[in-house]
Order: sequence, then structure tokens, then C-alpha cells
Amino acid sequence: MKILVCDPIAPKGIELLKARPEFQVEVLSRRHSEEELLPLVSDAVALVVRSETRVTRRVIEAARSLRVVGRAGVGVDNVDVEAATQHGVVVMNTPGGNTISTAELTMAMLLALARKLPQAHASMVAGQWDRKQFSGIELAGKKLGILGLGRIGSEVAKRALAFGMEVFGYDPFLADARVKSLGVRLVNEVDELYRVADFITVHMPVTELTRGMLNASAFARMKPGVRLINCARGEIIVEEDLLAALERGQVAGAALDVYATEPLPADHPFRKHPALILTPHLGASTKEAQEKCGVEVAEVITSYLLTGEVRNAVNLPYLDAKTYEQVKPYLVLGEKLGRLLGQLAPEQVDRLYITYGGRARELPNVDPVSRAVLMGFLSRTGMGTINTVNVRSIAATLGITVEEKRSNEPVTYNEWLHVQVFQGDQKVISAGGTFFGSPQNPRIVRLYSMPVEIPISGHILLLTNRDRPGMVGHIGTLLGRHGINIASMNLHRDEAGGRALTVLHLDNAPDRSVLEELERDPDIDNVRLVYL
Ligand SMILES: NC(=O)C1=CN([C@@H]2O[C@H](COP(=O)(O)OP(=O)(O)OC[C@H]3O[C@@H](n4cnc5c(N)ncnc54)[C@H](O)[C@@H]3O)[C@@H](O)[C@H]2O)C=CC1
Ligand SMILES: O=C(O)CCC(=O)C(=O)O
Repeated sequence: MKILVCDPIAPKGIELLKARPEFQVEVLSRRHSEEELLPLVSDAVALVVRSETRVTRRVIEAARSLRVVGRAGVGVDNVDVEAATQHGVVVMNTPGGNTISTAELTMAMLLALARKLPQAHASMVAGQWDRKQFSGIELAGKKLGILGLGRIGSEVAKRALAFGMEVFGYDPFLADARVKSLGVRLVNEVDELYRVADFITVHMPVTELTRGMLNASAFARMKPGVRLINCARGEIIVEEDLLAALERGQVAGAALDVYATEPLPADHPFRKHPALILTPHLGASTKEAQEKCGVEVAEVITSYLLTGEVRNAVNLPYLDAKTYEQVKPYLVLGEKLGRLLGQLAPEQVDRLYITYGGRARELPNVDPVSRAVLMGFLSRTGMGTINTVNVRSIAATLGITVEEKRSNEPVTYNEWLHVQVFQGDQKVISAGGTFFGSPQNPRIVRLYSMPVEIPISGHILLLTNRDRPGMVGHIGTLLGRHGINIASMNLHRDEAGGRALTVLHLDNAPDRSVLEELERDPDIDNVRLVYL
């Protein structure tokens, strides 16, 4: 079996691969373009990469024998994971192996920014002795804002606290308890962090929500003179906007390890800017990190190719055909219940409690269904790389625990899937679903412990209202006036004249202004639009 090592990984990792008589290991001595890779991958069973080689759809399609792509590192944005999944290729990474090294580089960047070390060094090399120009600031007592408190962000937090910094964190998907134990002040709105932070460091993946997040508007909302560090991914910062903010002095300096285009072009304006400190994507470039990642990637690839064991996979669900047929309807229902709750639940939650009742308790394997619930729930994070294989570990990283129960308690429906969401001991929301007539017809039938009937696709408008005559007509007329057609409507009230939960299935999505108009009615509140 041919294993093509496309980027340099630790010799120990290569030795481990070479020690297997089943493998022919070929190591490329330099980075290859897509075009150059095509003939080389045609008979490869495994590709090993760091962040340099791009494993594109064309590369995957040209590699007809490919079974696994091993990424010695965290980010898999250089691998077309969707194409890999479509072609049955497992993508595995080594999360954790380079956490400490990247956190330490971030600390080095913080200190270098505060004391202008590279600039002072360059002036010494140029024969100068300029003490005045390189006067700096202390870290102690300063406020550090961390965007993304995962593995690396948390390690940075610990180190910054030891330096006497006050640490603020923004990570809307992380459970509060995990952050409290770190000693970080978690903010709900990123602006709270922007307003106070003297330094801001980025430790998020590139997602729909984070791509371009640090743009002109974000810089304008930051404390004037803020200093930035990016050891995560270049696409998170809009580079022209950063240059403009540096020119205006809104951003006093930045230390960057990653760029929108890598390698950074030789004539890129960043290279000449005096307030920038630049490194060529060195976060993981230490002996220790490379050894950990190199050995781990060799181990996971070996286990997969020789025994079929899947570890650290970022894609590829794994179910035999019979079990898949049995759980399939529940996968759809579970994903939609999760998606509904994800859109209605508050940002920081600690626990999902999933109950399998009625015939659902007899499912041969509830794990894939729970994963589907989690996938739906976490779709709110915008992380495109979440899938059934990695969703539990992502939830764990976010501090969300999942409990499952096969319940014998009598239920109203033949099949019953119920999900409760908790913040600490407090249940914040719950929803339950079943099938009407056949497994092809899933329905959400319980929300906030109230009976409802929600179809599982399309635009759903939810609101609570005072139960008074004319309310249904009023809502219908208001939506009609804005060209919104109601496909179905469902009402539940606690008592005549009390509060009612109204659920409308709409043919098209109303604008924000329509929702605001509904909200202005004193008898209507909690107006929420969700998309399933
Ligand atoms: N410079 C380098 O050489 C290295 C760069 N990295 C990059 O660093 C980043 C972080 O890596 P890890 O800490 O290992 O990942 P992680 O998955 O442990 O942590 C990422 C955190 O970002 C949070 N997040 C996601 N979307 C967010 C949003 N919209 N707003 C705020 N927070 C959000 C997640 O909830 C999670 O807690 C990744 O992009 C990775 O590729 C990682 C290793 C080396
Ligand atoms: O392998 C490298 O040097 C890059 C590491 C990285 O960016 C990652 O693990 O996400």
C-alpha cells in the first residue's frame, strides 16, 4: 500500500510507517502544486499532510485507491473534506498535539508586541542604539480578549493569567462552567470584549461565522490602540481592513502567524509595515509538537489501514446497512429536533438529555440518533466540519455533555424522541417528536412541554400571545399584508384567556420588520423565526 507523505512530518512518524512491511512510504521533499500531485497520488492509499499541501477535489478524484488523508495538525481547511466524504475517504487529524506549541507562540507574540522585540532587534542589527523608540508596555494589569476558548485559547488564558493579565473570552458555544474554572470572564456579546481589550488574540476555526469576522467594522468597535494576534487562520482577518486600521492608529500593532494566502506573497504590503510582527505559520513548528503530531498521524493511519479502526476522524459516519435502515427515520427527526432547539436555546448550555421512549427504546443503536440530535443542535455554531463522527468530541470540547435514556415510561405516541436542554440544573427548553402514520412522516409534537404539531422543514414562526378573540385573524392579516402565506397554524393555550403558544408554518420567510411589527403588539411576545 502506497503512503505519500506530502509535507514534512517528524522522522519518528515516518519511521513508524516505514516499519510496516505492508506500506511503501514515499516522502516528497518539497511542496507540490495540485497539477504536480495528480500523477503521484494515482496509486496512493494514504496521503499525509500538514497545512501546506492542498488536498483538493481533483487530487482526491485522481487518487483512485485513496482510503485516508492524515493531517498532522488541527485545521483541515487544506483538505476538501466534503469531496473526501463523497469518495469514502476518511480524513483524520491530530487535535491536541500542537496545542501547547501554538499557545506558547501566542505568548511570544504578546510579549514581542508589548516590547517591540523584532523591531528593536532589527535596529540593533542595523547598527543603531535607540532606546527611546522601543519603549513598550507591561502585560500585567492589561486586558486580554480571547476569541475562541478551545484547546489553544484555554492554554493561552492560563498563561496570560499567570502574567497578571485580566482575561476576557468570547466563545458563544462553550459551557459557562468550563470557562469559570479557567478564571476567564466570558462575555455574551463580542462587543463587550472589543470595548475593553488591550490585546485580542484569535483562536477560532474558519467557519461561516468567523471568516472575515475581524473587519473594518470590528476594528472600529475595538478600543483605540488595541494590539492583535492571529495564530489561528488568516481568513478570519480582512487583511486590507487591518492595514487601514493600522494606518489610522485604531490598531497599534499586530502579530500574525497565518495569512489569507500562504505562503504570504513576497510583495504583500504586510511585509513592509513597521507595526506588524510576522512569522511564517510557525504555531506548530516545534520539535515536540511535530513529534506528537507526526507519531499520532502515523498511528491513526496505520490502525485504520490495517485494522479498520477509525480514530480522530473528521468525517465519515460508520453504520452497517441493516442498522442504518432501522435508525434512518430517527436520524432525520433527531437532526430536526436538535436544529429547532439549537435555534431557540440560549447560547451557553451544559447538557442535552435525550429520551428514547415507546418503540424508539428498542432501536439497536441509539448512538447515531444522539449524534444526529447533536449535529442539528450544533449547526448553530456554523462550524462546517461537524459531522456524525466528530460531533461528540466537539460537543465535549464545548463543555456540553449528552445523556441518553431508553425509557420504559408510558408515552402518548408509539415512537417518542424527546430532547431536553439544560443550563446547570435548570431545564431551558425541550422538544419531542414522533412519526405520523409512517416513519417517512416525522413531526415535532411537543415544545416547551406543550403539545404542538410542527412539520420538520421550512420556516416556522413561533410566538406567545394572550388568548383573546380575533388574535388568529390579526396575525394572519398582518402576515398576509406582507405577502407571507401561512401553510399551517397550530395553537396551544394553558387556559381560556391565558397565554397561548402559536406555531405557524410559513411558505416564505418574513423580514425582520414583520417580526418587529408583531412584537409591537402588547398581547404578543417571544416572536421567534426558525428554519428547519
Ligand atoms: N498557527 C498554527 O500553526 C496553528 C493554528 N491552529 C488553528 O488554531 C485554531 C484553534 O485551534 P484549537 O484551539 O485546537 O481548536 P478548538 O476546536 O479546540 O477550539 C476552537 C474554539 O473556537 C470556538 N469558536 C468556533 N466558532 C466561534 C465563533 N464564531 N466565535 C467564537 N468562538 C468560536 C469553538 O467553540 C472552540 O471552543 C484553529 O483554527 C486551528 O486550525 C491550530 C494549531 C496550530
Ligand atoms: O502543521 C502545521 O505546521 C500547521 C498547523 C496548523 O495550522 C493546525 O494544526 O491547524
